[in-house]
Amino acid sequence: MWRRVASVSHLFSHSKSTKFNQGASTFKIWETFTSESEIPTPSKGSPFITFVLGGPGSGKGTQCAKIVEAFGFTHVSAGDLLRREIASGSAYGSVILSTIREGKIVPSQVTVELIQKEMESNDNYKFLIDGFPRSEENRKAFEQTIGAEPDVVLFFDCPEQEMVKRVLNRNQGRVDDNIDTIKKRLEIFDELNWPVINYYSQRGKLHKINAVGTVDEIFEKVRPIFAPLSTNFYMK
Ligand SMILES: Nc1ncnc2c1ncn2[C@@H]1O[C@H](COP(=O)(O)OP(=O)(O)O)[C@@H](O)[C@H]1O
Ligand SMILES: Nc1ccn([C@@H]2O[C@H](COP(=O)(O)OP(=O)(O)O)[C@@H](O)[C@H]2O)c(=O)n1
Ligand SMILES: [Mg+2]
Repeated sequence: MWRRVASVSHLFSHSKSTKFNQGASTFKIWETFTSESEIPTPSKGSPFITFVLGGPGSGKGTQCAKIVEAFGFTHVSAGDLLRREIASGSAYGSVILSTIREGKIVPSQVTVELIQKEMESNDNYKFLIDGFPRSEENRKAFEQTIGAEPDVVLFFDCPEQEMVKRVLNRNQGRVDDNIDTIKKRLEIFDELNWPVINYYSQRGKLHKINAVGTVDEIFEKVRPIFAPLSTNFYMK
């Protein structure tokens, strides 16, 4: 059985629910979402959370490494946490492994608990949560358990053909980097991730980035999103 996780809302002294409600009033229609979202002013004492979305192979992990280097975020990759859980021989390991092999989504309680532990054990307050939320269920579980909303949501938009090519060339020995699993992952992405993307678009938090080009070209589209952080006293 998956066990319930305790709330860590005490960690986050400034609840973001008020801001979230205000955000809903700045509704934007689906077709118009772009990179127009404004970065919120960070306040001392609350974490600055960025969700990083995109299909398999869209370049999330690669761009996260660049953001870490340039802006001092802590990179929390949901997939890496799940793979670490498998490697640790945890009781959930075999279930996580078969879920990943089938390209399906691991129950949210498990993933959120791993993310929560990682955030709690880190002194930094700027987090990139990579590969999460992958479904509305993931999103709601984070909101309820962590009691926080993302400040920024990045979405790396990449054609399927390019994603498949990149994943098949990734060469990291992953059990899900094969054509059969990729097809399933792309189907699941289409079915479950779009509602999440739409949700954040409507709240004016989504930054959609064309993920075709060189790594550096794409990072030059990402950089301006975080540039205001460099000039903010608390984020240094
Ligand atoms: N802009 C890019 N152009 C070509 N290959 C890329 C680019 N960005 C990342 N890659 C490569 O594609 C593969 C998938 O990238 P990765 O960052 O792991 O994506 P994701 O985390 O979204 O699955 C990796 O082998 C990576 O080196
Ligand atoms: N929020 C998440 C993230 C990953 N996963 C699982 O972990 C796999 C690998 O995720 P990942 O983020 O490392 O994959 P990439 O998009 O980086 O290729 C996914 O296909 C899911 O099976 C999940 O269940 N829930
Ligand atoms: Mg990745």
